[in-house]
Amino acid sequence: MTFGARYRDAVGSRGRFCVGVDPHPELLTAWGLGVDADGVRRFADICVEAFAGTAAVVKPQVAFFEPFGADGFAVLADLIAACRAGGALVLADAKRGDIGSTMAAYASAWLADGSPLRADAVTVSPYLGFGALAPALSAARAADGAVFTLARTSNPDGTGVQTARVMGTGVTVAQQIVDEAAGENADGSASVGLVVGATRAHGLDLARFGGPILAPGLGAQGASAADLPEVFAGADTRWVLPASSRDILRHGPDVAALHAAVERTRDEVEGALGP
Ligand SMILES: O=c1ccn([C@@H]2O[C@H](COP(=O)(O)O)[C@@H](O)[C@H]2O)c(=O)[nH]1
Repeated sequence: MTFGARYRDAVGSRGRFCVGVDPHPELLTAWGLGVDADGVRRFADICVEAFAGTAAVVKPQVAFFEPFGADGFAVLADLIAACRAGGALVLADAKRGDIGSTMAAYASAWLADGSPLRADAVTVSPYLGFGALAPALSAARAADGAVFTLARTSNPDGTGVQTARVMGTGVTVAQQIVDEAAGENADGSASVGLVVGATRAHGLDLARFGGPILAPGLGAQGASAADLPEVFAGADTRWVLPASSRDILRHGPDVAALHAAVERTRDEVEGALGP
């Protein structure tokens, strides 16, 4: 089953929403946990209980596991496996980007069967050139997984580089990424996704893009479900996947409250985006 088919099944049964697992030190403390590997493990276990059976997509932010070294990666590996076993798709937010030969190694870490960190998809950065992502794209297709490439990020700092015009073409850097990603999805696999923030008008033409569009920025970064129809006007909203981390996680450590926060936000998103 292609990633596109698996994605459509997941959002068809669970709704369009991606919950982030971002064990910020402040959240660990607020949940009464230590800012250490044991604290992160307990945090991850609570998230698995609350999200694995509910959310279509769970997105662990790898950066918050890395400070704990091998122990942090062991927690991340267990979290990924448990969420996948619970029926959620796991998008590892690792934002990897390098020359092609190194991208192949990143892809095998996050997408190859047998890897301890095997997820369904991984975020990548195209700023060493979209072509440098080719080995990761091939690996994603082979694994029925996906890479989600940054295009127009949710933070204001990205605007300068992402809206710069590509020499000799007149299109923006972000639009060129969208167009190259759309070309990769012409086979119908939807194995290339985009990251387009929900926080502002992005100025992109997404009409021909046939793959998932991760839209971070709900809640803590100021976007709301009500903003989505305008921000994603012109896109096929069946592919839009709004995401939130801190605004959900602030309801922890109570599992029922976390679970309810996901359901509430998912219902708001579904109501706003329509069928
Ligand atoms: O453009 C982007 C790409 C990725 N992110 C990541 O999503 C979450 C957002 O967390 P919130 O707590 O909901 O703000 C975080 O892991 C970011 O690294 C993004 O925000 N914007």
